[in-house]
Amino acid sequence: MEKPLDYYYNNIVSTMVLTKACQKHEVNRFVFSSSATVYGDNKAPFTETMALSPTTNPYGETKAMSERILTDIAHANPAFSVSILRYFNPVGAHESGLIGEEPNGIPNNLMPYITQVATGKREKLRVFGADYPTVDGTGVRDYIHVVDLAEGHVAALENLTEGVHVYNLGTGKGTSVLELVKAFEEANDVDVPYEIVDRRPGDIAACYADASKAKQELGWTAKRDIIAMCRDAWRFEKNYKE
Ligand SMILES: O=c1ccn([C@@H]2O[C@H](COP(=O)(O)OP(=O)(O)O[C@H]3O[C@H](CO)[C@@H](O)[C@H](O)[C@H]3O)[C@@H](O)[C@H]2O)c(=O)[nH]1
Repeated sequence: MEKPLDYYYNNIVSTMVLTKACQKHEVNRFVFSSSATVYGDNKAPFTETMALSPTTNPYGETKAMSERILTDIAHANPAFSVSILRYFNPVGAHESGLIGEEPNGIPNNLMPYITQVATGKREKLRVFGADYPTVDGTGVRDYIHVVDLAEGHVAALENLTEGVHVYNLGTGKGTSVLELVKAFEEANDVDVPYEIVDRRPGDIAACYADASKAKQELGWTAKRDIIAMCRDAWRFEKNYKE
């Protein structure tokens, strides 16, 4: 479902309010949840040093602006340290099956849509485009287990030194929409019917990380594979419904 523009621009307001509060209370260590979407329509794999292309959606623009605000604050105030974490595509749920995502209304993102098709709540998945220059024509993304992502934050905080640091939090592996559907079916022994429809505006063909900087500087890498992501997403979905 389309969200109004001011929904996204609240991201910038939050960044400004939070950084102001941090400065007032002399909190000088900041970890920022950014997004791979700041890379725009660059060619994957995305590295932290590459120039950012214009973003392809308003959400991405607010993340890019927030990164600039934090960088300026750090330059103006040498005591302020910030770790900017560029998330790739977080999916899955906590292994306990107790913490996961339950989007309001029709899910925008692929994994929650797949889980709802698998339960029968939605009839079939609509695959947005099969004519991209990718392995099977469908969009390729770097899916990362949410628990790996959480561990990346702990590593970033523990290793935070002065200045501005930017890290990709991804696995470095690309998975197409149809590959994810197949992995989900195999991991959980369920069917996920789908149909191919037109491309979704604002989507790019392929987005995956060069994840080497986080490994070198933070000692962090994503450990959980695509099967674990599918299994944990499904466990939460079933628990949540029961
Ligand atoms: O019903 C659906 C939903 C998605 N897709 C495709 O699945 C892929 C992944 O889409 P989605 O799960 O919506 O993620 P992205 O559009 O890649 O965006 C996610 O990943 C970005 C980082 O790369 C974040 O900034 C965003 O917040 C987050 O939603 C894309 O190729 C989509 O075209 C479908 O085919 N059908």
